[in-house]
Amino acid sequence: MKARVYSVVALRRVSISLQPTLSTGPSAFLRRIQPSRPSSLTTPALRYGVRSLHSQPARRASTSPAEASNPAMAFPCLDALETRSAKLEAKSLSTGPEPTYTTGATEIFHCNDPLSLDWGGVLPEFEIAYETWGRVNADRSNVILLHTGLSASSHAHSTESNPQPGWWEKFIGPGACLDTDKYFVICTNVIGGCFGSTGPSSVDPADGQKYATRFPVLTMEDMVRAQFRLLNHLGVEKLYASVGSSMGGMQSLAAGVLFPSRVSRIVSISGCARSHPYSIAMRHTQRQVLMMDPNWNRGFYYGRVPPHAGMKLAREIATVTYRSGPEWEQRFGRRRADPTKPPALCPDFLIETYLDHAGEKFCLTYDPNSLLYVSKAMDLFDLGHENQQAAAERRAEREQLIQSGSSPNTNDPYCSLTLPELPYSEQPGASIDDSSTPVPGDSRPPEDLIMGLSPLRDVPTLVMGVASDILFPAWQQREVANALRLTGNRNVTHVELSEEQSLFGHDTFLLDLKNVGGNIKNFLR
Ligand SMILES: CC(=O)SCCNC(=O)CCNC(=O)[C@H](O)C(C)(C)COP(=O)(O)OP(=O)(O)OC[C@H]1O[C@@H](n2cnc3c(N)ncnc32)[C@H](O)[C@@H]1OP(=O)(O)O
Repeated sequence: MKARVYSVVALRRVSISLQPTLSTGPSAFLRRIQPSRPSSLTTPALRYGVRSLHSQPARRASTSPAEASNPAMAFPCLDALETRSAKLEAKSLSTGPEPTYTTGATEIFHCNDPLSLDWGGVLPEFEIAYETWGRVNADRSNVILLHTGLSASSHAHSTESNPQPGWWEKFIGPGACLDTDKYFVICTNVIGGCFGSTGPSSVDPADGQKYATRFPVLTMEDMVRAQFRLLNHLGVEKLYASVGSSMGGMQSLAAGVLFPSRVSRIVSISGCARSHPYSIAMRHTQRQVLMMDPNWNRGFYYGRVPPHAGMKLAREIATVTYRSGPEWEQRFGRRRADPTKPPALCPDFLIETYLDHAGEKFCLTYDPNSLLYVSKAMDLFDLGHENQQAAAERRAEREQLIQSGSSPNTNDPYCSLTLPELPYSEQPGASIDDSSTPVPGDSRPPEDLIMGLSPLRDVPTLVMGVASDILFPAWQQREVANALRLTGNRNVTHVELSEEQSLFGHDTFLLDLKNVGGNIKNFLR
């Protein structure tokens, strides 16, 4: 792996300033743009708790007749958040603050048939944004459905109408691993997303208002069912392959389980067949910091300042899970952005400014509610038989209700889960015994999972994992491969990239053309 070194000079864009900002900082800025308002009550910047907590000591330092023992600290990272809030607030007075979430022109499929969802919700109609590359052949047998990760759009590769490079630019094209001389590649934005497909920022046709958190809980399977409606519309009966990485790797497997006769091959990279507690924990913390941003406003922030601070923090946490410690050891080590300055509580080490930058880049480019819904759908993912059975029963019950003419009451808040009154107590057998507990993925997968994956017994499958991935650890792909083999599937290819091959962790699928791309190409031919 090529180690990269980022110099302090390259960090100028992060604009770290250790100078006190009392006179020219955002508080002055806020005063300038809103002279007549009692700003501590009305601006979201000031409603966000950090403002008052951190600005207080600085003000005291400048007004108190007695000298403080030490000077007040500056907090340029908080100043930056406040400045952004103020700018968004000012903009809201004219055009509305919410950014437009788009990565450019796409095709749109509008489906008028309602989509019933696994957890009882319904989309009376929906749209899917999609893009395509290559040419479909006469019998439509060369179609590859490419599934995205959590926050990606359908723009996997540049198109004539959108020449911007896509998120898998080098993996798609003539002669590339998804070879557009041979295959017709379709990529969609998932439902629940915000790049053209129906999601929480879309309008509910029932009342003309944005769904916000009236959007129903989604599953991976719901997203895949919506994609297959698109395939029906395009006249594609059977896919040459279903391909995806990360969340896309989950969807790729789900497509095969839901529609085994319509999928000829599966590629699942850095995915899994069921989310494990560590990954749920990491997504939970992201959702929590986002929901704790008062601008989130229980999801009803459209037309107001979006929860950009929560989004930034959520992305920083996510980035911690997307890469690897060893990569950062090589890339940043213990270096600080500016070692000539004293340490700061705002981003200071290069790893901190890196995370800060990742959060900055993302926080206004993706709809916060989409993040919550899609991330929750990842947590709920479980291709085990029991879970599939339970979903099927819920769907059948709902269907029966609809058939009988009694409409399910959609006005009851159905996400009313509260913590049980009795505190949690450890379950018998849940304690860890180091000497006898087998490494997950190396032991026999649970029977429930083998049974759940049994629809894939005749579908050739490539399962790829990366040893440095902490979010979808390599044992999860071993588990998928083992479970598939135990269903009787004799055509399972399992590849695990070692730490020598990639230290990029979960993001390897975006970066490693040689190993990831090479293995996909070999498998698909
Ligand atoms: C869970 C799922 O389903 S999918 C999850 C998939 N992963 C993601 O969504 C994360 C997406 N990752 C990215 O977007 C990455 O940018 C990639 C993979 C496209 C490219 O990765 P890399 O080439 O290694 O670049 P990376 O983003 O790590 O670093 C480069 C950027 O960080 C900046 N940077 C690097 N080091 C530092 C530092 N110490 N301080 C501040 N900024 C820094 C660079 O200036 C550059 O900025 P730019 O992107 O604005 O030009």
